[in-house]
Amino acid sequence: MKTFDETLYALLNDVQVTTKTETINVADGLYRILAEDIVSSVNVPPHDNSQMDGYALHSFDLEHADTFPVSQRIAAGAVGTELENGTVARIFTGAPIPPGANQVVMQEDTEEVDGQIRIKVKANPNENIRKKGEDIQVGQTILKAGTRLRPQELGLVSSIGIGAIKVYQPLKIATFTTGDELLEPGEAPQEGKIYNANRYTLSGLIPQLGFELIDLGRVEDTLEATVDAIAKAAEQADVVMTTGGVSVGEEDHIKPAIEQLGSLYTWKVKMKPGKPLAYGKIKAQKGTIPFFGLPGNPVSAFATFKLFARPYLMKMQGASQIKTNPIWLAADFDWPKANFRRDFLRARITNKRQESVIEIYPQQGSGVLMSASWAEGFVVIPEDTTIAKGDKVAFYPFSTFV
Ligand SMILES: Nc1nc2c(c(=O)[nH]1)N[C@H]1C(S)=C(S)[C@@H](COP(=O)(O)OP(=O)(O)OC[C@H]3O[C@@H](n4cnc5c(N)ncnc54)[C@H](O)[C@@H]3O)O[C@H]1N2
Ligand code: MOO
Repeated sequence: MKTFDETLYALLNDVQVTTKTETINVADGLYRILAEDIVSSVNVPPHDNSQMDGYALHSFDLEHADTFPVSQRIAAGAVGTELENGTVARIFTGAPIPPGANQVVMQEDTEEVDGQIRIKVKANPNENIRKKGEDIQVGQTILKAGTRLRPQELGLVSSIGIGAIKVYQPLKIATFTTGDELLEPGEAPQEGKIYNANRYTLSGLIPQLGFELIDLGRVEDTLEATVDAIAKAAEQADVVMTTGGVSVGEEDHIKPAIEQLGSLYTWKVKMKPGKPLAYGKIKAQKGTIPFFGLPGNPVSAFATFKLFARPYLMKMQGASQIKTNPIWLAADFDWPKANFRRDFLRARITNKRQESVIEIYPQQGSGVLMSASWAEGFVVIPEDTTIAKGDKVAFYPFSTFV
């Protein structure tokens, strides 16, 4: 059996990063991966500007007087003129500081006296002034190729005036579910059958990462139909993914089909859930296409997607940041039985007496999908380890796998 780390390492080493790019509007860029560095040709802000609504003046004048006439008015978007000695400029938040002023007094610290402005509370030089280039400077690389664009990155790119960006084309991922026991939701229940859950979990997991889902449903359970369907899927997709049929039973056509179309490796990974995992390469006209065979148990399929397929696909999509960091918190549970497989327990954070602790779902079976729905992440119990209440454990929020 391979360890979790060996398996992930082997998979990530085998990734071929996509080269297909496209240029899109920034507004369409959410969760896409940048295919170019973004370098600024402007300063942000472009000029020293006021942080407050108030009055711009020079601190020198405050040494001689505290009441001044208003010599000009500068709104945001306008440009002032050189400030006359012994006067103030009415100024608004975001408006450029006029030459000759070196501070802004906010209007709450002033009062009007006979048409002039009295400064009640003195500001210091540079106070209430946002400096030119304080955020971004000309020539600065603000984002590197490989960055996944979150809302704040869309704003950041726009803040330097860039309207179109080069990103990687979303990977197309074709999926099947296998198993004669499966009914689709909406169908009448039947003796011996269960409803297909994995198809719908994948229909969320794949688009959630920004990939294009090609849902091929279920394939007739013969070798010919399976070979045919996978071969066709490989021509239209960048990756083919299935769930089920990767353990040792004979009722399965996925393995011989992939072997016929390319090569297949099946691994037993020292982890729970998700021991069996299949990975392979399918020969297509355009080249070889990766294949993932996730285990059929619904929690195992969910976990192996998050823990193996996600980093693989994100790397393939061009993302540079694929590692997730845990939060270390005290366990609010005991885990008295050591397992030689690494456990990924479904868990969530709860607050006890102003301290955050980790609780786990009481049933941790690979078929208990309620555990994944109840949970907010995985807590990782290393191989051959027991946990007592109060021990620090590593918690990986599901949200960090997005
Ligand atoms: N002799 C052995 N048997 C099993 C082993 C083993 O090492 N030796 N490993 C077990 C482990 S661990 C897992 S996980 C499963 C994985 O099995 P498969 O990937 O072959 O999956 P199936 O047998 O097709 O299904 C397992 C289980 O999940 C249900 N299932 C399948 N697809 C779906 C779906 N789309 N939606 C909902 N539920 C699904 C299926 O009915 C089975 O109950 O193998 C163990 N066995
Ligand atoms: O991988 Mo299996 O998930 O241990 O049931």
